[in-house]
Amino acid sequence: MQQAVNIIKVGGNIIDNEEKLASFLKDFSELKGLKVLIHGGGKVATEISKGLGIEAKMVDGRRITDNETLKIVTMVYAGLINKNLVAKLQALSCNAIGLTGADANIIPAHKRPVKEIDYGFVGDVEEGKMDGKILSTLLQAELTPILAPLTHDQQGNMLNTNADTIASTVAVSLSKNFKVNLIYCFEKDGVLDGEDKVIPAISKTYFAELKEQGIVVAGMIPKLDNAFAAIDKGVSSVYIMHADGLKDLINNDRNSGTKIS
Ligand SMILES: Nc1ncnc2c1ncn2[C@@H]1O[C@H](COP(=O)(O)OP(=O)(O)O)[C@@H](O)[C@H]1O
Ligand SMILES: CC(=O)N[C@@H](CCC(=O)OP(=O)(O)O)C(=O)O
Repeated sequence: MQQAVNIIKVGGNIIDNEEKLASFLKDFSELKGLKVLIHGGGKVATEISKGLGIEAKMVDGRRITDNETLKIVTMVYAGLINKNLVAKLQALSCNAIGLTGADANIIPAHKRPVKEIDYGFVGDVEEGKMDGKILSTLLQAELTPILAPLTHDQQGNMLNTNADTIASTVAVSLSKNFKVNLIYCFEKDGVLDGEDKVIPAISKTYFAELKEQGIVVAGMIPKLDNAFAAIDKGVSSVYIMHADGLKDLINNDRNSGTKIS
């Protein structure tokens, strides 16, 4: 039987809230078995940019990343957030190691080509090029990788890369050798319907309807695109749920969020 790995993504609204983050990290640290944490931090980057007099520009959920913004996101994601998560997890006896997608070339990527929009230093992952060997080695050494949403362009530049996409890419690459569960944790109870009720399971057809009706919007669209891509490419299960539901899902197989079907 294949060994299981839980790939958990945590979004910026949890990271930005001290109490919610502490509770999430406690639950994450207590999860048994192999695990990887991918973090976002878009909200923190936006606040810090604002403090420095740079207004964040988002198009289709992606940050336009000019020279100055690249410096900020590199400092915030690879430095401030990643290293604080590592320190907090170490305090909880979880042997965390913090990395970006550029370290050991874990996540091959390229700069997003300029079409109608120039996103600047934004990375798109190279489809099917991530082999997962480095992460497998770290996992076998009983380390817990903590990945920041950054990649590189093979020419000396860091690239800002959507954290949901990184989570899906990591999950797909590890699914060749492990049974992978991918769990997107955020501040809402799951994917919500028109009456703000959690949708327990969502299909591609239902997703298309909700998008058309304007019920699934903004950041939830790329999140669901990434979730369906993971299922299509061999990931065993994908959930989108409140960070508080993580422990119950993994320990008791109880889903309080949305399962991708
Ligand atoms: N139908 C929906 N159900 C739940 N959240 C939704 C829905 N449509 C849009 N959203 C928005 O999507 C956001 C989650 O996507 P994103 O901003 O990428 O979050 P994160 O990266 O923090 O997980 C939620 O904060 C919510 O505002
Ligand atoms: C290119 C791009 O948009 N990158 C994202 C990376 C952070 C992220 O994805 O954070 P959340 O998961 O908290 O949204 C950004 O800078 O906002």
